[in-house]
Amino acid sequence: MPRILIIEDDTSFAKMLQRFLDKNGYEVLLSSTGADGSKQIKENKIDLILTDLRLPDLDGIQLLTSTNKSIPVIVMTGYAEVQTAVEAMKKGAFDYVSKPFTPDQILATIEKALTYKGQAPKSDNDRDINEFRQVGTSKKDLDNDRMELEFISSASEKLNQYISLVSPTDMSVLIIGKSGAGKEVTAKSIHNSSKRCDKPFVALDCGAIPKELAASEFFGHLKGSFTGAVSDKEGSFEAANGGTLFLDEVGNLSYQNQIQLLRALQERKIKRIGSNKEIDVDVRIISATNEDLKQAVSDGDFREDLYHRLNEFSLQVPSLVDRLEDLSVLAYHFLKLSNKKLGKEIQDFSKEVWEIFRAYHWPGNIRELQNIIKRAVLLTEGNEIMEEVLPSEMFAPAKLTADSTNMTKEDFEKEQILSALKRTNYNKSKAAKLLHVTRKTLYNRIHHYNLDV
Ligand SMILES: Nc1ncnc2c1ncn2[C@@H]1O[C@H](COP(=O)(O)OP(=O)(O)OP(=O)(O)O)[C@@H](O)[C@H]1O
Repeated sequence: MPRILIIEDDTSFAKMLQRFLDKNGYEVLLSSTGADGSKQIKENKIDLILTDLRLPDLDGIQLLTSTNKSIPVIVMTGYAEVQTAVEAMKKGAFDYVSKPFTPDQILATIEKALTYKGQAPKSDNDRDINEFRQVGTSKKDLDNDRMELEFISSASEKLNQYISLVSPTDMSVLIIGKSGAGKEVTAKSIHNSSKRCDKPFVALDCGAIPKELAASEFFGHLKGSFTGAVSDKEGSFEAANGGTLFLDEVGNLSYQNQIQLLRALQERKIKRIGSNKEIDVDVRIISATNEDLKQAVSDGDFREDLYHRLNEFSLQVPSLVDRLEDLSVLAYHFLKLSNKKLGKEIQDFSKEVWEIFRAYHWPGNIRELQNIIKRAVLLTEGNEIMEEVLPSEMFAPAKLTADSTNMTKEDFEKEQILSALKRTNYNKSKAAKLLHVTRKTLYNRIHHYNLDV
């Protein structure tokens, strides 16, 4: 297990970092002064040093010049100290991270530093076991590459808690979330951790079925029961019997189909179209929606009784922008999958790509990330994914151009500058890059608007 020495005089911050790194497979020693840090370096085998730039007795740069050059050093800085951090890198620091940083930023930097030294804590194989651990028991999951990853954001931790809470019950679950955020993956996790996991999981996209065919999709039909019924067909309720039926985009069901569904749920019996025979069905229903179903109920578009039947428990799947700490776990996962699918061996993403990823608003959520990485893998010749292979819309939101809202151009530009600065933890070089302007232009505009940053 690689050993990291954290030299940081803010002890509560250091302890928090220690707990986080400890959870991620590192042994961590703490020092609150440069003198104690130097002593620990002499007395212990240290694989990596993470040091604050400003220490009570000496600064990170002095420490760098006096330590063993084979130990990689990552310097932690305040955003106003970038210049000094660059100096630290010239003196041999491996990299610097500006505070406040996100857990995935520091983890990625540490992993990179250790990889360069050939001491990465996790080989790709270990990753299969740890980060890409599959928790479901269904073999189908493996086939689909839909594995549960080890996420670190509090939003996904909360989601996982809810999943573990509701899975063992037979409650119907309504999953709410934006398109591509992972509603079906969540439904599958619930199924896989439930006592029905050995029985089928059947997904039905209610948004895609024409309303005339919905009843046949739900309940099946007998040959000849309507034009086009050329053979007997089993419906989704029967196919999912004993297991879970996932109704995606449930808000799109017509009023007539809502009544049919409600009846089946109340009676726990169905009849194939054209048949009088009743079939008992034992199905757990998980449904998903990306619209406000409550509003649809108020507007009279969705039956209230069905809404309550489906919503014995509801879960919100966070959008990707609300769980950006998970970005690197997901990105490496999709890199690995895309490499496998496209026969490539791309190792990483460039620093600029990470910056763009972190600043982007991800309207298509995890699905968009997956698609962008697949496309980038296809277009990349070298070892690393560079910003040139990212689609142009990823750069557009930050450009200094007024949009069609009624904001003045000046207001808009000011807003864009502030937002870019916020996204980059007030690092002006990074913000300038994001805005596609030079640092000098950014400084001029900050001065022009008299921004206090
Ligand atoms: N936790 C996750 N781990 C790995 N991949 C994921 C995860 N969540 C989502 N994905 C991937 O992202 C894509 C979108 O996920 P999913 O189909 O579950 O989203 P959705 O919210 O149901 O989308 P839609 O609203 O369009 O039906 C899928 O390819 C899925 O494999």
